[in-house]
Amino acid sequence: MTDIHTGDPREPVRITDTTLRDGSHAVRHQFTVPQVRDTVRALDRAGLQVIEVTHGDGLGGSSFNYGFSKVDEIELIAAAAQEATRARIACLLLPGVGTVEDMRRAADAGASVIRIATHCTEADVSIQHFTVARDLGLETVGFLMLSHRAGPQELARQGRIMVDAGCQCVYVVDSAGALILGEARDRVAALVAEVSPDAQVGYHGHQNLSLGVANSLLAYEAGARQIDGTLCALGAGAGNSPTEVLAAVFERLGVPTGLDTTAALSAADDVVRPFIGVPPLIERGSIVQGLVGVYSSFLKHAEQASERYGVPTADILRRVGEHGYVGGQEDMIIDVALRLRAEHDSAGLVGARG
Ligand SMILES: CC[C@H](O)CC(=O)C(=O)O
Ligand SMILES: [Mn+2]
Repeated sequence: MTDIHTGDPREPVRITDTTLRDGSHAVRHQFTVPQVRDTVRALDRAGLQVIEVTHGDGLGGSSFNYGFSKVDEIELIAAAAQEATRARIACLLLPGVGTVEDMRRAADAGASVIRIATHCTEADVSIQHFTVARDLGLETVGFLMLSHRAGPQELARQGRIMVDAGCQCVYVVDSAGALILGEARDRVAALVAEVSPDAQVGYHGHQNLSLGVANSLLAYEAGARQIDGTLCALGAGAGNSPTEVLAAVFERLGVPTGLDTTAALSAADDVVRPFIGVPPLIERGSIVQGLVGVYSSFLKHAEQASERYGVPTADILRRVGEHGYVGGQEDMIIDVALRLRAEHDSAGLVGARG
């Protein structure tokens, strides 16, 4: 395929679909085996090479803190591996949430790609996991989460730690959907400069400020060769860059993805949309997440706390942003909601007295 403007050949990009992992946040980890089978079949037909299937918070995420899965993720991974004829199954692992033993069980169930995620300044906690993954013969990807919280040079330094440990592609992960155009491009470019040709660079976007696709295109232009999407944007916060839109846009630009856009549209509209009900929305709560840089997966937790303690979701998220909480600190959302409740109550009392 060639550049639509210059006629020059374009380098291919690999789209990884994470509907069945990031999308798990949006359905509160309630995926069923038939939903997984149908989605994998449709993605496989559309030409996706990698399909991620795991609890939203990665292997071992099913818990009181993150939310219990309806079906054990190993069962879902095995079902996905049975359905895929060409696509490979990936799993996410956050060291500390999942263990190397979870990684082994996922590999035994049929996963062949492992994506190891750390906070963007803590790549060193992934070293052991990359070593084991390579020993198991898995393809390896590193996720630098909340990438807006580190500048391009720091991200590049962290990426180098992952690559030296055995990571084959380091992702800029815009967990909060907070990066705006050049901010995404510059982070990818710095990583490419640091890790290429030892490893590839990837980009994982969220739609909180409606920029997931635009940032993904800039990431490609800056050298990213792996890009994430989800069908119908199903994912945390306002959701992810929609896989079907990435397919259409890259097709239009003449960038080879190996995807059949018509089949990707069918996977989204005929398979996933009917079972998800209301898709993730770009609305007050998720926009505030992008604005103040809060982890997208905190949205459902904040909504739950809002309902329970009677304080607005967006207020909770703003306060969480001020505190700079990171993944794993979901319990602090409840703390914030309780404090806001107390502040509202005392303001009400003062008002009544005054
Ligand atoms: C909790 C893991 C997280 O959802 C990983 C991810 O997709 C992100 O940080 O955006
Ligand atoms: Mn995500």
